[in-house]
This record gives sequence, C-alpha cells and structure tokens, in this order.
Amino acid sequence: MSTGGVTELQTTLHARYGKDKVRVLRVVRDGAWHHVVEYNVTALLEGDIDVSYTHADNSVVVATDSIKNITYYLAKVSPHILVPEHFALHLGTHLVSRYAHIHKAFITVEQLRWTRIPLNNTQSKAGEEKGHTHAFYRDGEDKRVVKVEVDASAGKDRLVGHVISGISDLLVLKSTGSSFSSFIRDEYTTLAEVDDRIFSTSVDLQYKFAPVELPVPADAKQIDFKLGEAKTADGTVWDAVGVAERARKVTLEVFAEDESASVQATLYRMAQLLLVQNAGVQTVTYSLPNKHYIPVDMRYIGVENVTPPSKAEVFMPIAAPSGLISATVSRK
Ligand SMILES: O=c1[nH]c(=O)c2[nH]c(=O)[nH]c2[nH]1
Repeated sequence: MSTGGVTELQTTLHARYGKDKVRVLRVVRDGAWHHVVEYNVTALLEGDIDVSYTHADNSVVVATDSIKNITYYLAKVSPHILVPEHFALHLGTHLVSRYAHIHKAFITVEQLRWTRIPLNNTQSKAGEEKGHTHAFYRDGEDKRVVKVEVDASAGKDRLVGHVISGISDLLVLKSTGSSFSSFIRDEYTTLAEVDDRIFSTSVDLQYKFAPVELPVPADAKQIDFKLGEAKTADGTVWDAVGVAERARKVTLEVFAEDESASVQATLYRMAQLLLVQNAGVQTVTYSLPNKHYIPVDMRYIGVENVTPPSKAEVFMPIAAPSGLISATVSRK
C-alpha cells in the first residue's frame, strides 16, 4: 500500500482502545434478599500495541469483543460486583494480569439507580437495608460514576489503582435561601441584585482518592482478589463505599442548608466539607450549572410577580443558556 510519503514523517503514537457502553445488570441472590446493580462499563487498554496501528499487525490486539466478554465474565464471577469502584479495579487488574503486553487498563463504570421499593419494609439479614426483597424502582436519573486506572507499568506484582469517583446528573432545586448581589456593575450589566431567588443545578462531582496499592490476585484466573486489604499510599484503609455515601449526603445537605451568596460560595463549602470528612480524598471537583428560573413579569396586566423577589411565585424555567460554575479544591 502506498503511504504517500507519510513514512517520512516523525510521528509519536499515544494509543488506547477497548469497548464502550457495555451494559450489564447483575442480580446477587442472598436467599430471598436480592441485590441488583446496573452498570454502563467502558474498558480501554494501553500497552505494547503500537504495531496494530503502524503495521496493521493484529497479533497484539485483544479484540474489543473479547474485552466485552471479559466484562460479562467478571460480572458473573467477581466477588466485587456490587461496589462499582471495586468491580472496576477487579476488571482492570484482570486485564493487565491476563495479558503480558498490556500495561494499563482504564475502566469507567456508570451506575444507574435501582432502589428497593419501600413496600413490606422487610429488612436484610444484616438488619441494615429496608424495603422489598426483590422489587426496585428508578428513584432518580443521577448516576454514580467511577473512573479507574490500573497501572502495571512498575510490574505485574506492583499494581497501583488510581480512582476518581463521583456523581453526575443529580438534579436539585431550592425555592429560597439563595441570593446574588455585589457583582460587577458596568455598561454590560442588566442583571438585578436579588436577596432571594431559586437555585437549581445538576450536580456533577468528582473526587480523587490517593493512589491505592492493589493486591495481586491469588489464583491463576485472577478472581481471588482481596480488595479489603487495599491500602492507600499513606497506609490508610481504602473506603470507597463510605466516601460515596458521605459525598452524596454532604452535597445534598450543603445545597439545602447553605444560605447561598452564590453558586461559587456554595460549591466551595461542599468541597471543603467533603475533604474534611474523607481523609483518603485528595481533590474534589464540582461542576454546577446555574439553571435559571426567571420570575414572570405580569405588570402589564396589573399583577405584581417580580418585586420583591421573595414574593415571586410564577417562574419561567430557562433551558439555555445556564451559568456554569466549576472548581477543583485540594488539601494544602
Ligand atoms: O451564583 C451566581 N454566580 C454567578 O457568577 C452568576 N452570574 C449571574 O449572572 N448569576 C450568577 N449567580
């Protein structure tokens, strides 16, 4: 095949490939007490794969179809399936352990909500969870999103996990307890200062853990993977489940309770508290659209709906544009 002079170019290649949007629902049966998780999984590989791009040499290619099959296989056999961080680490570890020339795996797991229907009010054996034994409902479009990199570049027996977890699409609204004033006023300013307004956002949160030292799977099939022993680099035990619960709680609590002077100030309070409550978290990033609701001006018909802002009752939701406020907060 003619390369049309391309071979004369000096090129570097950064290559990564795999399967996207692998959809899986897993049922775990503890007698009559069932658990379900639904995940959208992306699994990408890096390693000595350049020749598949540069020389059409597929001998180094684990087919993306096989990567999909491995995802379903691990969904069946992994003891870590119910916790997205743990499952992502297991899948990544399995991939880099199974293939000598693969040095990094990048796994994203997006978890959709299935919450027990609060009928019957049955309790699990452990007495923690309540609700129906095997019927669930979608109680929100927000997702738990986990991004994991399993890095084997220091050796297959010295695996390191880099984990970023978070929440996306958590839609919230409060009808008071939010103001916005004292901003720059110049020739471009039309916005009125308000001591009371609607505050609504769709929370996108990412929090990064300190790197996790991963245990090497004890068996040839890489299924015996004792994540309970995983430690962060500073020696603290890694607690993905506890952090996830506290992160969601603190986000909702601060949103509800903060007397918000701006989206910026409320965002910073959320991030600060998340860091204070979770020693293993290094950085917190929030991205918060300011979804505007505008009081409808009815003065043309002799009805006051705009002033004072605290008396406004009818609002027009504005789909676009929205503000977009984001920040990453880390420890000193
Ligand atoms: O909380 C806010 N932050 C802003 O930066 C901003 N800008 C704006 O027009 N409204 C708001 N609200």
